[in-house]
Amino acid sequence: MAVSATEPDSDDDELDYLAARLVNGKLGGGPIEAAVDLARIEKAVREILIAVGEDPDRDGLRQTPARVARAYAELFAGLRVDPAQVLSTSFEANHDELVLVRDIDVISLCEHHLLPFRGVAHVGYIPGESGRITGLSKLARLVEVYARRPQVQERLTSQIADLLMTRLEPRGVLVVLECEHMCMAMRGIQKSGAKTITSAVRGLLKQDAKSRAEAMSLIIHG
Ligand SMILES: Nc1nc2c(ncn2[C@@H]2O[C@H](COP(=O)(O)OP(=O)(O)OP(=O)(O)O)[C@@H](O)[C@H]2O)c(=O)[nH]1
Ligand SMILES: [Zn+2]
Repeated sequence: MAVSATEPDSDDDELDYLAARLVNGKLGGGPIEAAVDLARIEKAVREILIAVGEDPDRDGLRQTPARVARAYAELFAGLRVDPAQVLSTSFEANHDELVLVRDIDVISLCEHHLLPFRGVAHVGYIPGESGRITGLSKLARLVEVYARRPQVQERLTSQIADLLMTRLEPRGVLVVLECEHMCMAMRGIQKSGAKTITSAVRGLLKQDAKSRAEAMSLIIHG
């Protein structure tokens, strides 16, 4: 199955379209890591509804298994995308100081409960010797591809940092995520408002405390 960005006219086309849109609006080609079996999700959701004591055939629920299947396909569309594709374009700019995109909206699903965690990502890097940079939107797209997978916040944070290191070969990378986890708010301990902060620091920004402190202060104070 090829990733295509033409308008969808079947479920399969729609999934490919979503995957392509994650990378960029006009991409074609690229590896698919996992296909989504909509019928199987539908069956499972129907079973869940029965298991919790609901009637899956009542009016309001009849379409729910199919809706949930489509929603999951969208929420996990990142599994169908090779994140490296996001960084396939880069350009020369002879800029050798920090580039930081702050407050990138991030919503993912925790892999333990499949409940959302939501917050912001701050992604910064210091370009490498070649001075190559990438488009600012690509940093947000990278967050999006990794977020649309079953995740833990720590892995989401380090995956973004590691891919930037390998693809852009920058001097250093700093990724900070601040998120609230619905599995801590809606159930279990039921503490809403608690924020989890994770960071992944690589290269110069890890070795040099002064550079790291400068980047952190830009994240904290703007
Ligand atoms: N480190 C980390 N933990 C997470 C993340 N998302 C959810 N969790 C935690 O995963 C843990 C799973 O713990 P378990 O004891 O296996 O599951 P549980 O009985 O549902 O846990 P409680 O939430 O404490 O009721 C919980 O402590 C969650 O808060 C995440 O992104 N990172
Ligand atoms: Zn959870």
